[in-house]
Amino acid sequence: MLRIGAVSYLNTKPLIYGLRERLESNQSGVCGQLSLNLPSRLATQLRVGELDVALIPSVEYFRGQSDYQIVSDAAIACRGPVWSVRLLSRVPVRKIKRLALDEGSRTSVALTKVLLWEMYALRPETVPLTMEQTPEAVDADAVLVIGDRAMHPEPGVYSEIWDLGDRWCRWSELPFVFAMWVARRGVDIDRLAELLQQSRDEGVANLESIAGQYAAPHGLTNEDLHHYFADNLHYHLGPREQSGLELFRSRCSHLGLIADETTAAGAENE
Ligand SMILES: C=C(O[C@@H]1C=C(C(=O)O)C=C[C@H]1O)C(=O)O
Repeated sequence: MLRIGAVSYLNTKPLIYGLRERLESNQSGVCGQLSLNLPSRLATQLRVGELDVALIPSVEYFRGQSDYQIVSDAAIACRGPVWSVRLLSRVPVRKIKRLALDEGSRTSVALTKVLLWEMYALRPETVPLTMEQTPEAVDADAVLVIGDRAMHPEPGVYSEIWDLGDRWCRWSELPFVFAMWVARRGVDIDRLAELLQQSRDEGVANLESIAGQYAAPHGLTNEDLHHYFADNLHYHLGPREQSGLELFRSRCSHLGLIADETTAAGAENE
């Protein structure tokens, strides 16, 4: 029985379309159990062996690469504005001194550090934004927030709001890859790859019905959620996404974000 973990946010619904049923019915010869969690927690669970396969933040793949294998070309990426990964700043971005970082994130934490360094040579002091805190409640000049809670920032509070997908794509002229399906080495991924690809392909073919199912409970219109799935997010790890991933790796490595920050459970609030 494979233990498989996926991101609990809306962005992942098209990737796991019908996946739980397929795993439980054992139709494809892959027997597994699907659980949902925050990206940072999935990274820790995969690292410590509580999961065999997980949709983990791309920076965590860099950190654990010798123990990991990419399972599928299904991924969470963007080729422009992503909507759900934002830097909310109370001051002009170049003046940020204290930055709060969403504890659900690992990749967007690294992406924020990379962009602030590359664009303004900034290395602000960092503090965590816990899942219980609102971005407005935290004592910081700016807040990185990801996932469903990043979609509707409080109006009138911030002087600058960056969509980090958009900023990366404009800066690099390449797509950005947030998360990938990764397995621990030694896990048999042959038939799993096919299953994940099939779930993604069917999810992408049914975006309207997925949007219809999840929009209202998240305070979104069907149109907005469909737009998010269809236009903001990109679910294929193609050659341009691979190039974006390699550039991100090299910029992270340059800042010491790969070797120095191993994925011990305590790194969650890095
Ligand atoms: C686009 C997103 O991508 C995500 C961001 C991640 C991160 O910052 O570590 C990891 C997985 C994805 O859920 C999002 O959360 O909104």
